[in-house]
Parts: sequence; C-alpha cells; structure tokens
Amino acid sequence: HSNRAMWFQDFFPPNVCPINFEANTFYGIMFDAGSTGTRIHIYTFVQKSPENLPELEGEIFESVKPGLSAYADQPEKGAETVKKLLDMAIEAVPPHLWKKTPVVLKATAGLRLLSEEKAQALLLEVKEVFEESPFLVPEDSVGIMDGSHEGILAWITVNFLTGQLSGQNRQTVGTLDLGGASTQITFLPRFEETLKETPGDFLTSFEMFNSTYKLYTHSYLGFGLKAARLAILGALNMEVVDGQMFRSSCLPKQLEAEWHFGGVKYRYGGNKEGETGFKPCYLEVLKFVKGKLHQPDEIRGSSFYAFSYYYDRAADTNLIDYEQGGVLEVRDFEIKAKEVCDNMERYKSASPFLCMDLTYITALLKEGFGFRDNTLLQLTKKVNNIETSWTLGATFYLLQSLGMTY
Ligand SMILES: O=c1[nH]cnc2c1ncn2[C@@H]1O[C@H](COP(=O)(O)OP(=O)(O)O)[C@@H](O)[C@H]1O
Ligand SMILES: [Ca+2]
Repeated sequence: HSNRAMWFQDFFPPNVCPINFEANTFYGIMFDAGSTGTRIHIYTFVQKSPENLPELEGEIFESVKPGLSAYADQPEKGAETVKKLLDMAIEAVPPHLWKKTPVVLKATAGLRLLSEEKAQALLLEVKEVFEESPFLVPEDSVGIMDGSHEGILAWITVNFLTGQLSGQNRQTVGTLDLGGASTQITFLPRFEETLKETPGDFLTSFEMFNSTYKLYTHSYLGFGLKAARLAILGALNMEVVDGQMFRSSCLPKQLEAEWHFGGVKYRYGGNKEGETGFKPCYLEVLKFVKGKLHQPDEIRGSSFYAFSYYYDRAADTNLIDYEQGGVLEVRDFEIKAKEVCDNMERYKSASPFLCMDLTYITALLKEGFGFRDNTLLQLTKKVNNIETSWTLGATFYLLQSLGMTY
C-alpha cells in the first residue's frame, strides 16, 4: 500500500483523479458476533496526504439475527450467516483491493457463555469462510474478544467520532453498552482517588493515535438485558423441569408464554394471583442487581454516552426519537418504567418484557453503577452516520497492527 503523493495529483480535483483515488482509498471489514445478532461493518478510509492520518470516509452496515451462539449445534449453518454478510463486502470493495482488505470477526458474550468446544467449532467454520474469501485474513482473524477490550474499543469509537481524541480541549466521554448477555462501563478517570479505590483488573492502559490512556472499564457477564430477564425470572442456570413455569411481578398478570434462550425452552408468565406493577417488580430486580457491581464515586456527576439496548428501549417507549437519539436523565427511565409497569395491559402489545426491561435498566443505572437521578445520558446510535460500536475502535487497532496506519 503506497501513500506517497503523486506529482500530478494537484492537477485534478481529488475525487476525479483516478490514480489518486485508487492509491488512497482502503477498506477494513469487522464482524461483530454479538449474543443476539451478527453484524458486518465495512469501513472506507482515505489517506488524503502522506503526513496525515487516514480519514474515515464511510461505513456500510448490515446485520442478521439470531447470533452465532444460536447455532451452537450447527456450526456450519452459523458460518453460512457470516458468508451471506461477507458477500456484501465482495460487492462493496473494488476487486483489486480485495487482497489488501483485512477481514476479522470478534465474538462477545454469547460465545463466552457457550462451552469451549462449541464456541471453537463455530469459530473454526467461520475461519474457513474467511480463508475461502478473496480478502486478507490476518492472524487471529476469528476469536472471542476479551470483555475489557469490548469496553475500551467502544470508548475509542465514541470519542473518536465526537472528536475527543484529536486537537486541543479534549474532554473524553464515558460509555455505557447494554448487550444481550453482558454490559460494559468505560471512562477515563480524572481523579487520583478513583484510581486508588478501583480494583486493579478494572484499569487498563493502552496506546492509540500517539496518546496513552488509562481507562476504567469492566464487562459484567450475565448482566446483558436478555441474561438479566432469565436471572430475574429465577431461571438462570436452573435445571429446568419439563413444563416448569417462571413467574414475575414484572410481567402482565394473565400472560403465559414460552421463550427459547441458549437452546433451552422456558415457560414464563405473570403473577396470576399475586402482585404486579413497578414496586414489586423493582424489588424483584433489586435482588439480582444490588451489591453486584463496583460503584466508582466519580461517575455520579458526569454524563455518559449510552447505546445498544439503552437506546432501543428508550426509542421503543418514545423517550427519544428512533433516528435522532437524545439526552435523558437517569430518572426518565424510572418514570417510564413506572408508567409501563403500572399500566401493563395498555403496553402488552409492545413486548411483554417492556416493564421488566425498563425496570432492570433503572435498577442497573441507580443501584448497580450508582448513578444519580439527574445523571445525563446521551443516547446515541450513530455519529456522523457511523454506528457507535466497538467495531470501529477494533478496526483502528487492526489497521495499526497491520502497519496500514499508525
Ligand atoms: O452496530 C450496531 N448498531 C446498532 N445496534 C447495535 C450494534 N451493535 C449492537 N447493537 C445493539 O446491541 C444490542 C444487542 O447486544 P449484542 O447482541 O451485541 O449482545 P452482547 O454485546 O451481549 O454480545 C441490541 O440492542 C443491538 O441493537
Ligand atoms: Ca454487543
């Protein structure tokens, strides 16, 4: 890959000069194998001049459901879903750049929760799909990502996209990611006190764009939204007896239904005779959340970027616009949880879990992380038309390791 300036490039506007265009555009393909879906991110970069960092020009994004972990017993079928997405990259990347375009897949909590054997079988099939493709397949192109990397890379993405990693006046923002099976919190501590009171494995130093950052980050496995539902129902890690019913005051009274998760069938329903509504639901949820998470004092007064299921549930209940996102206070989730849980009949056409999900989010923020009622959350799905996902941070890291950027 050559990024040397060509003597003639000043004679053409950059978008017209064909040689210039070809020499300076490159691609990176990053797969996110999440617990609820698999996603492809195809990033385009342009190196405008040899002395500057490549600029991110755009992204093509597509996703499929369910995630790889749903194919635990059919790894070939799982890899087939990856191949379908990879076909999009064949369309998107010009053929002469295929060999120079790296492709990587990182799996998160869904595969972390599978047995080693089943997870490896899935990853092996995916690796074969990559090897058969025309793209550049680096070492370690397929694997399970460390939870701490998930948080750090999402933090890099958001702070890069909001311009906090370059120029002066850097004011980085913390990030909150709520997945299906795990949840992450990441921020740059400002106070010495925070570093002192934080367990060592919650702090990670890394280098990016010629700066070193020491971040607070932690991934809580089993605290994603879907895993939390099972825990709240009391069904997590249970030997489910055939036909056993799990009931909760967070569900509509008359509800009785089935849910398939991790290859197990669960029957669940409302408290037919007993209580329902926000109060009993919050108490149920607290039993699962309280005392389980580290609470750094410093975050109480700062604002955070929040995405994934925080975003989805806020959009589902019109707390924010689905396209634009918006700014909320922590208490807005509680107000909405009360409204939904105390009027469950009115909301049951949406999702029977809406009350439980909103109550869990409220409890996670307040009692889990220890945020204040008025802590501000910036709900964001895209910045400058780029998805706020750890995948962009991971792609920077990949390009850096391949010597395509620095
Ligand atoms: O790139 C993305 N764009 C939009 N939403 C995303 C993206 N990546 C993840 N999500 C959201 O993340 C949530 C699901 O989490 P995921 O399946 O990644 O679980 P995990 O992180 O626990 O493995 C959903 O709310 C989904 O919409
Ligand atoms: Ca995720």
